[in-house]
Amino acid sequence: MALLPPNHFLALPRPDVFVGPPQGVVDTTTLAAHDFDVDTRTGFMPPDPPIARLPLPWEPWEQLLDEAQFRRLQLGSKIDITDEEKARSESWRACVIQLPLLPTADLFQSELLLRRAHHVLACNMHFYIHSLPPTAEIRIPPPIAVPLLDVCVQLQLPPVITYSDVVLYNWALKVPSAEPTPALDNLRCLTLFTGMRDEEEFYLASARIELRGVDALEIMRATMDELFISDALAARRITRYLHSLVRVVDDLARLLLAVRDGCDPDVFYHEIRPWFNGADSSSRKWTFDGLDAHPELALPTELSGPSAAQSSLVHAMDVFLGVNHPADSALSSSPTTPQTPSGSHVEPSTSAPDAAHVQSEVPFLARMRAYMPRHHRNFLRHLGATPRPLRAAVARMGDVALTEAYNAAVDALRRFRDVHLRIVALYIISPSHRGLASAPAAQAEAVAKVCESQTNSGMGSSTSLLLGTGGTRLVKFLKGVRDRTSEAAFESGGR
Ligand code: HEM
Repeated sequence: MALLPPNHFLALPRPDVFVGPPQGVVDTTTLAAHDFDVDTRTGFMPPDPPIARLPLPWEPWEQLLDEAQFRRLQLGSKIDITDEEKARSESWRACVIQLPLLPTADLFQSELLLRRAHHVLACNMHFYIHSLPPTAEIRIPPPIAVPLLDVCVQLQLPPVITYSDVVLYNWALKVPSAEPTPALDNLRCLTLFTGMRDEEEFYLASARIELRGVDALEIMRATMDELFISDALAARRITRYLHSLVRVVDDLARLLLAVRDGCDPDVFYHEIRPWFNGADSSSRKWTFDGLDAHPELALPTELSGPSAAQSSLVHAMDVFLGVNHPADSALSSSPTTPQTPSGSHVEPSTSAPDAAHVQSEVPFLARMRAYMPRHHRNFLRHLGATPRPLRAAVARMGDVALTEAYNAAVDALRRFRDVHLRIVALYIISPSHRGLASAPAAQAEAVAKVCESQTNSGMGSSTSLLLGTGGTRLVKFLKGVRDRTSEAAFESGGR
């Protein structure tokens, strides 16, 4: 690759994440950072396939991840785990412990390397934790804990797998293509915990939604341009855009339902989902070892597993349409402390309270923003701060066709959430009931106890807490979000 001349704007040093770029200088942490890292062709997905391997100095991390996948590490909680499988994961974990502490400073120059480092370290950490015997203490060894926390400070992300790790930055093209936008059927994943097609299809369902959602982002941009003018012609154009949005959102719902074609609900629930679990899905505390020697690193408190609730696309549609989610804390779970922008937030010492056991005051959907790439988080903030919000403009203009188009768009988002509820019932509620029905009474009782004592979240993982109550709390939360979506619509005659 030809080197950029030193005065090229992309050759500028990566700005300090806490200070941002100097005044008058564009943020060049990524190609699209000046535009909140939202690409006109791929939306919240990066325009080019993410880096698939870190350079040589960090090869030991990559090798660990290769080995974990190659050895087919099994969940420590697997009921019929064999001695051979236990030995295999034990020897892999011994390799992790023996790994030298690799320096991270040279990663800081590149946002793309940092992203890959977060992906590799967080996946290794989840392999480590979830391959442990179910009663073992969870101590994350320094060779993973220290660099992961270092990288998280730079990225302002929590040290846990996020939606961006498994969806946004976990893809490659199946077949090389010169097309500017990856075709929805030309994607494969880089990292899988189980190596199963079901897992790959689960991530790709979200990736396809992100890519199809690009049209929704374009509609939002065009609408906001028209809102600036807000005359009769603008009202007609916005009406047309909102009808297009209905078609896009209905496509998103179809893509969501299509997850059933490649991902079996029972396989998902019992074999895939447990790998994602965050600290708040467990009664065992996660301890990050090696921090004593690194007082600059703070103990993390945001440790929920990945969730598509971290998809900026759905948040963006809510913000754009003016859907209000004021009291969605029904599902709010563990970690706790009010958010710093980094989300990777910290208590000063090891005597900090066990974060995973403190109830959060921060509403769930708001909390999920801390797990998004920070440029996307800023995009949502920017979108929400528009001086010309759509809903208020529709109310003010009093144009019947526009109001109907707005209501139709809100209704499409409500339908998307209805479909999502069906998917959650199929992939979480039903398998959890089937699992309980076949489990011995003692086991069922234990699960019910765990369920009562904690909440958690995750790409479908939020509900182990909810098993004991038949998923009512999860369903209540999701229905609440859906109902608040409907509430954005105007009653006939306007409101
Ligand atoms: C098999 C597929 C899926 C399952 C089992 C599932 C499960 C869940 C669960 C359990 C929650 C509750 C919060 C949490 O614990 O994370 C949730 C929330 C959410 N999920 Fe999914 N999900 C799936 C696919 C998707 C996809 C593909 C999207 C969109 C890209 C999506 C978007 C959301 C959103 C936006 C929320 C927050 C609630 C809302 O805004 O309606 N989910 N999901």
